[in-house]
Amino acid sequence: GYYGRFGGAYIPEMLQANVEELRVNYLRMLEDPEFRREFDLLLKDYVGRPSPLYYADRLSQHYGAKVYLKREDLNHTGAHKINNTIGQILLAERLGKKRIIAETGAGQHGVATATVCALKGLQCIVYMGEVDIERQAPNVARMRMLGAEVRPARSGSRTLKDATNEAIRDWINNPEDTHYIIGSVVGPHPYPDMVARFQSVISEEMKWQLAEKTGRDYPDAIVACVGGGSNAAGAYYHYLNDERVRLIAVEAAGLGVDSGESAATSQLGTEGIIHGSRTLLMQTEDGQIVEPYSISAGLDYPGIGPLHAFLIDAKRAEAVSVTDDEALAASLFVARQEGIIPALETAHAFAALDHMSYGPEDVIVVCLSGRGDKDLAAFSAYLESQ
Ligand SMILES: Cc1ncc(COP(=O)(O)O)c(/C=N/[C@H](C(=O)O)[C@@H](O)C(C)C)c1O
Repeated sequence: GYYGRFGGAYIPEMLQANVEELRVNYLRMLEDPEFRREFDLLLKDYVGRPSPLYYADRLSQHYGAKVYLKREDLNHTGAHKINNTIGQILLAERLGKKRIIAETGAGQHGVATATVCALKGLQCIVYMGEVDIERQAPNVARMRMLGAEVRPARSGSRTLKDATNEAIRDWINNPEDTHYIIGSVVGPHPYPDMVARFQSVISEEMKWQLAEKTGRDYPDAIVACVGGGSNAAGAYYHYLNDERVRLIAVEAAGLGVDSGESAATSQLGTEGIIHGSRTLLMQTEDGQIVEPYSISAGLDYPGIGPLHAFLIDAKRAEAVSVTDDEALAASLFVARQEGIIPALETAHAFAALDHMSYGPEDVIVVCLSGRGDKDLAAFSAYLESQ
C-alpha cells in the first residue's frame, strides 16, 4: 500500500479490524470472475459506459492541438464518482455489510453513494459539511430523494474535512455492520489502490478509443483536476509507466496560491498524515490541518491522494494550479464553444490548457469529470458579474 514513501494505513486501533478485513479481501474479490461480470454489467447497462471520447473541434481550433474530452459527465449521476461506488457496493455486499456511510463535498460522491444504496436496498448515511449543504443544494435534494440520510457536519470549518472526520467517527462506532465508501483515492490502504482500480475503467476505454480515432492507443497528454485525485488516477492508470504520456494534475489555486485562500496542496502542502494516509497536506508547523479554499467543493480538500503526492514528487506528473476566476471563465468558454457545461471542478482542468505548451499534432485528453448542473448558482452569480 505504498507509493514510494507515501500511502500506508495510519489508523486508530478501533479501525484496524475493518481496514484489515478490506485489505485481506479486496484483491481476491476484484479478481473474482463473478464480481467482474456484475461490475462490468452494471457499468454498461446502469452507468451507461463506455463514456464517449469526444473530439472537441472548436476547442482544438482554439488551442491549436487535438483536444479530446473523456465524457465522465455522461455517466448516470453526472460524474466519475459512480465508477467507484458501483465497485465498493459490490464489495460491501460480499462483506455482508448492511449499512453504508460516506462523506461528500461537491455532493457528487454522495449522490453516487445514495444511488448504489438504492440500487442494492442498503441503508445510506452521507456526512456533508453544513457549508457544502448550502452551496450544493441540488445534490442534497437528490441524495434525499434517493433515500439517503444527509447528516450535516457541524465541527470545525463545516466542510469536507469535517464530514470525513465525522464519517470516520461513525465507522469507529459501527464497525460490524457498516462499510465506509470513501469517495476518492485517499484514506488508509487499501482505499487509494482500490478506488484507483475501480476508476481505471476510464483509461482502459481511452486506450481503444484513441486507437480507433487517432491510430495510436496513447495520447501526448492527459489533463485532469485533482481534489483527492480519483478521476485523475483513473485517467492516468493505464499510462502511469508510459513516459510518452504527460500527466497534468490540476489543482485549485482558489484566490491564488499565495493568497492564504487556496487548495493547491501539492504546492502548499508538506508531508504528513491525513485521514489515515501519509501524503502531502496543508498544515501548520504543529500539524494542524490548514483550512483550504476553492470555489469548487470537490477540490476544496487539504490533502491529496498518496499516488499523486508520489507522481508529482517523482516528477512523473506536472502539477498546475488554476484560480477560481480562471475556472469560472473556462466553464463559460467550454459551454459556449462546445455546448457542454462542465462541473466547476472539471473547469479547472480546462483552464489548465492555457498554462500548457503543446504542438498542433499533439493529442490531449481532458477528463471531463462531471457536469455543471450542481454549480448553476455559482455560474448565475458569475454571469451577473460580467
Ligand atoms: C465532478 C467532480 N470532479 C472532480 C472531483 C474531485 O474529486 P477527485 O476526482 O477524487 O479528485 C469531484 C469531487 N467530488 C467529491 C464529492 O462529490 O463528494 C468531493 O467533494 C469529495 C469526495 C472529496 C467532483 O464531484
